[in-house]
Amino acid sequence: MEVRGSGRGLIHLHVGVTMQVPANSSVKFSEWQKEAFTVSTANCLPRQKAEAYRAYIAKIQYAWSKSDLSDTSAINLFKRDAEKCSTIIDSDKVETSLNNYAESILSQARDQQSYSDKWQSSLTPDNIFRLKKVQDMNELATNFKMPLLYSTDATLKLGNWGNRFCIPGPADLQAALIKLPEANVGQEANVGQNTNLSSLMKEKDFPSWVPANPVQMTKNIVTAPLLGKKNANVSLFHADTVNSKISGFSNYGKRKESYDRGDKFVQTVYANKRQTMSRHKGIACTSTDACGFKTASEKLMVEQKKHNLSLSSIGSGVKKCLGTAYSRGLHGKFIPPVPKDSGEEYQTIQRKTYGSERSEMNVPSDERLKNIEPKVIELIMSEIMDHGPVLSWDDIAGLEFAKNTIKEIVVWPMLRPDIFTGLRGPPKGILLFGPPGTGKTLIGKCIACQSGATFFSISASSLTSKWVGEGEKMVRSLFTVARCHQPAVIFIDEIDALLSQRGEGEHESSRRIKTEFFVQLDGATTSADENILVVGATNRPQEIDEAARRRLAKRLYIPLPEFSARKQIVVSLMSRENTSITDQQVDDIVLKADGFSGADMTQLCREAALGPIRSIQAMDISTITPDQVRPIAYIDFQNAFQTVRPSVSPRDLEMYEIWNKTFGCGK
Ligand SMILES: Nc1ncnc2c1ncn2[C@@H]1O[C@H](COP(=O)(O)OP(=O)(O)OP(=O)(O)O)[C@@H](O)[C@H]1O
Ligand SMILES: [Mg+2]
Repeated sequence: MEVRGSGRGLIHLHVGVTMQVPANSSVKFSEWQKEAFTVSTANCLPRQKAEAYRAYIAKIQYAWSKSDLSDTSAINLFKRDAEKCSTIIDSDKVETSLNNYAESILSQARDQQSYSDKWQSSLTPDNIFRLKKVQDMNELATNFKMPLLYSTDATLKLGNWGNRFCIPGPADLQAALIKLPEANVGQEANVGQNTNLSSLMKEKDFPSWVPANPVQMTKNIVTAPLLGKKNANVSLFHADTVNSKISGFSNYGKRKESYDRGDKFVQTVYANKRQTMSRHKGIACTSTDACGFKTASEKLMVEQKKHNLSLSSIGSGVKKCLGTAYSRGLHGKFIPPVPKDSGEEYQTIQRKTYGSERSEMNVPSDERLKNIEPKVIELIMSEIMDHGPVLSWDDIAGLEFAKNTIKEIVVWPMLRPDIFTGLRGPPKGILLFGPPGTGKTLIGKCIACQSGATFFSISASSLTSKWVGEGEKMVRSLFTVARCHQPAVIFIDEIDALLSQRGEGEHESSRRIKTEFFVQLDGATTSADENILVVGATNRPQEIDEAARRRLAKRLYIPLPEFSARKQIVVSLMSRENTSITDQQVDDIVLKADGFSGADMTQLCREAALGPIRSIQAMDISTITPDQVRPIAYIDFQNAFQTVRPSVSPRDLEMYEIWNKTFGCGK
C-alpha cells in the first residue's frame, strides 16, 4: 500500500513527542505504522500521547483530503489511531489515561483543543450559546421537535449563570428545579450546603433519571444534553445520538464503536472531507430507533410508567369529577365511579365503550359505592349507560304534547333545579305508554341528549332474563350509581316486564326485582335532595300493576302519528334519498298511511326505496353504478303499500285510548 506526498520532514509537537511526517511522494504505508509505534511507545504523559494521536489523526485527514492517501488506507489508519487515542482519553485508568470525557467533549464543542489533563471548563454562559455546535444542536432539536435549549415550555434558572435551560418534565419537577438556590458549576461544596434538592426529590418521588446532586445535575444539564457525556445521569437525549449529531469527533470512546463499523466510518470521513456539510448528517447514528433514541418526553413517559405516576399527579391529566362539570350526553365520556379506598385517591378501572375499544380513565370514588362490586359498576357503565347518536326534539315527528310535557317536567327542572322546587318539583317517575313503534324509546334517547343528565337506559327484560339471579342487585346498584351522578335519568324500556301485575305464575326472582325497584324508587321519591328521574316505557300499560302506576305518577300517552307527523317522517327520510316524488304525491302517501305508526312509516319508506333496485335486471346489478339507479318514484310507494301494513290494530288502539282516558295524564 502506498501513500503519496511531496516530502518528508520532522514535526516537533509542543507536547514533546517527535513525529515523523511523511511528506515525500510515494510514502510507504509502513512509514505511517512506524510513526504510530513511536507514539505509543514513547515515554510521555498520557496527555502528550493523546495530543500526538490527535495530531496524527489530523495528519491522516489532511493527507486524505488532499487525496494523498487512498480512502481505504485513510479508513484503516484512522480507525486504528482513533481507537488508540480514545483509550488514552476515555479509559478509567488514572495512570495511563486522561480519564476525562469532558475535556475532549468540551474542547470539541469549542472547536479547540484543551491541553489540560484535569477538569477545567472554559465554557461560560456568555460563550456557550454562541458556539456553533450548540447552535447546530438547537437547530437539530427544533427539527426533531425536541425540547432543548431555548425551549419556552419550561425553564430552569441556574443560579448566577442567568441562563435558561429547558428541563422537560412534570410540572412538579420544574417547580422543584426552579427552587434551586444559586448554583454555580464548579462550586460543588457551596451548592451542596445550600441546596435541599434531595429532599425535594424525595417529596416529589421524582424519577430516577433526575440526579439528587444539584451540581451533578447542573453539570449534566450543561454537558449531557449537548455533548452526550458518557456517565450522565440526566439523559435528556440519548448520548450516542447527541454525540454523533453534534460532532464527528466529540467523543473518541463513542467514536470507537462507530469505527468498528467500516461503513459508518466512511460516512464520517466523507463528512469531514466535505467540510461544508453539516457535521451531524453523516454520522454513525442515522436511525433514531437503531440508536435507541428517545425524546425527553418519551423518556419521561417511560419513567412515569415505571414510577406509576398518574397523569393527574403531574398536573397534565384531565381530572374528572362528578356532577355536570364534565361533558356528558351520548358522546361525553362517562366516569364510572368505583369504591373508595382512601382519601381523594383516584382509581382507574376499565370500561367498555359502546362499540369501541376499552378505555382507561381516572375515576373518583364515592362512599356510597363501597358495597358494590366493581364489576357490577363496570357492567352498569358499559351496558346500561346509554350511548348512541345525538338526537334533537325535532327528530321526533309530532307528539307535541308529550314533548312539551317532558321538557317541562324533565329537561327544565334538570337545567334549573333552583326554580323547580317545592310544589314545582319534578315528578320522580314518568310512564310513556302507547302502541309499539310510536317513538317512546326515541323520546327516552332524546331526554338523554337534551336534559344534560346522566342517562341510564336499561331494558326491563334484560334485568329479569339477562342477569339471572343478579337482577335485584343490578337494580340496587343502578340506583346507587345514579345517585352518584345526579342529576340522573333512569330509562326503563319495556317496563311492563318488570312491573307486571303479580300473579300465580310470577317468578320469585322477578318478584324480588320488583320489590327492590319499588324500594329504590320510593327512596328517590322521598328524598328531596335526590335528583333522579325514572322514565318507564311500555306498549302494554294494562299489565302494570297499581303499585307501579302510583309510583310512575306522570303517565303520558304516545299515540300513533297524525297526518303532519307522518308527513314529517316521510319528508325527513326522503330528503336523504334520490327521489322524484312531488309534494302532492307525498300528501297522498301520508293520507293513505292513516293508522301507521312511526315505525310503520319508516318501514314503508324503506320498502319504497327498494323499488328502483328491484327494477334493475339481475344481471346488471353487479355492474351498475350508484348514479345509474333511478330515483324513488310514487309507484314505489304504491307497491310498498302492498306489503307494509299498519302494525297496530283498531282494537288495540281502542284499548290504549281507554287506558289513557283512565290513567293517562293527557288532555
Ligand atoms: N314520532 C316519530 N318520529 C320519527 N320517527 C319515529 C317516530 N316514532 C317512531 N319512529 C320510527 O320508528 C322507530 C321505532 O321507534 P321507537 O323504538 O321509539 O318505538 P317505541 O314506541 O319505543 O316502540 P315499542 O313500544 O315497540 O318499544 C324509530 O327508530 C323511528 O325510526
Ligand atoms: Mg321502545
